[in-house]
Amino acid sequence: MRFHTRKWIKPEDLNPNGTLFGGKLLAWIDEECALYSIIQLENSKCVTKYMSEINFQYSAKQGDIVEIGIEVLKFGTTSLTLKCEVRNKMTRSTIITIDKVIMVTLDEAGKPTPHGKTKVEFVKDRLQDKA
Ligand SMILES: CC(=O)SCCNC(=O)CCNC(=O)[C@H](O)C(C)(C)COP(=O)(O)OP(=O)(O)OC[C@H]1O[C@@H](n2cnc3c(N)ncnc32)[C@H](O)[C@@H]1OP(=O)(O)O
Repeated sequence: MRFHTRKWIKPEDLNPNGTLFGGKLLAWIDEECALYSIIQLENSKCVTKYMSEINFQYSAKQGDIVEIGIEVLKFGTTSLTLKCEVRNKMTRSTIITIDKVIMVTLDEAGKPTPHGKTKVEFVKDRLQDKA
């Protein structure tokens, strides 16, 4: 799994219990999965179709640095199946895992459309291929 984005837990991210608000974390994960899919599938219309069981394992507190990791499980025809983990950057404690996130590429009419991708690509390689 590759860990991409880092987040710094600020006062506005906390719940009344003084720890990281779960809804905030889910919003970060959803955005991360969407961005990852848009870049991988080269389609700006990627939506979240499905998220499997969400397991909050550990909390985070103000001042903690967390990082969001994504792994591709499967390239489908119109979908991309991802696995996600968020962990504490310094202690490596797992905060949350989501075993399956299904993202779907849409056409202009908002219908699922084949993305034509079969493997993970890196933007730097695409740019080299074009040069
Ligand atoms: C980033 C964001 O926050 S986006 C905002 C939140 N998301 C949304 O608003 C999406 C709302 N949902 C929709 O618009 C529709 O459900 C759509 C367009 C995404 C999908 O429409 P559907 O008619 O269900 O599509 P369809 O049945 O063709 O499935 C599309 C793909 O998703 C997969 N899929 C659909 N449901 C599931 C599921 N429950 N579990 C696993 N895969 C699924 C299908 O297998 C298919 O993949 P494939 O083409 O790779 O084989």
